[in-house]
Amino acid sequence: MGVTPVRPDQLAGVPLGRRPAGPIIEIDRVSQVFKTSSRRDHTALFDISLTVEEGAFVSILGPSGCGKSTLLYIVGGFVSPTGGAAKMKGKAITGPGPDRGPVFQEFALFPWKSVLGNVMYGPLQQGMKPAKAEARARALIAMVGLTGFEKFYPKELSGGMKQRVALARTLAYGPEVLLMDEPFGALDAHTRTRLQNDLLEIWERDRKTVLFVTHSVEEAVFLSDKVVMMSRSPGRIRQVIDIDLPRPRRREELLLDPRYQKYIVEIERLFDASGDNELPS
Ligand SMILES: Nc1ncnc2c1ncn2[C@@H]1O[C@H](COP(=O)(O)OP(=O)(O)OP(=O)(O)O)[C@@H](O)[C@H]1O
Repeated sequence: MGVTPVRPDQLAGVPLGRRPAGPIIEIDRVSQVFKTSSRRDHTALFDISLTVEEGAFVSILGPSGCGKSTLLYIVGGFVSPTGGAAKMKGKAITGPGPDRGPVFQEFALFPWKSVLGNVMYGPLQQGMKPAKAEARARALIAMVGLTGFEKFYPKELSGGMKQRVALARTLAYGPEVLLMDEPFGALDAHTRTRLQNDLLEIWERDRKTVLFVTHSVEEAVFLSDKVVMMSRSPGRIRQVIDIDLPRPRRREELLLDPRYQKYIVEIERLFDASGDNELPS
């Protein structure tokens, strides 16, 4: 993904409110070798280089075990790569930070806190006054469509609602980049479609950079500006595909758009050739 740096003098004429694109995440020749108990060293990622532009929605797609989550964990600062480096705004990533918000299944909601308590947690941790944190949390809860559920506890919510709370909780920290690891993978098809629509609507409002891991070609094409297709054994980038479809995107319109269908067919072909049937090394 090539990025052209923007000089201040090039900004004249850029409409107000639109940020110029520039790299926000740079992954430079990253490799990850895991030591495992049952086998010898396992190369989960090999020589991965990728630049993500600020405000872009980028999906990482690939067969099971190709290292998608590992790559996201490296950008999140939860795993430090055994080779190469990852940078956020030009600075080496050395650990997690509030600038990168994870929406991972592993980071479950606090079961002992209500929806409001879960979403307020981040701002309170960051030292925000309770009244302000509550107002922020309520606004985010409304944004993810859960007004009226503020007092509910996670066990009283459906899977889709929990995902919405998880998204609001992460957004409450005010991250510049959202890291989403198959956030809709466990949901039924209908809920998944609804959440995809909602996520796009939220994203189209404030255009945070999103790195989104998925197994679904259709989901990746529908949401993304770019799809990073990986292959495995070891995990590499096979191809980066620009999704040149107009925004805002409406599913009903896209389903009738031959360009959308063409992206899906082409990427499915790539997927089939990316080693889903190979045994891991
Ligand atoms: N902590 C670890 N120790 C050892 N091996 C690991 C570790 N984490 C991941 N792996 C291995 O690295 C490879 C990539 O794993 P990863 O979870 O990143 O893949 P993935 O593409 O996200 O898979 P999936 O789509 O099934 O979630 C797998 O073979 C996995 O077994």
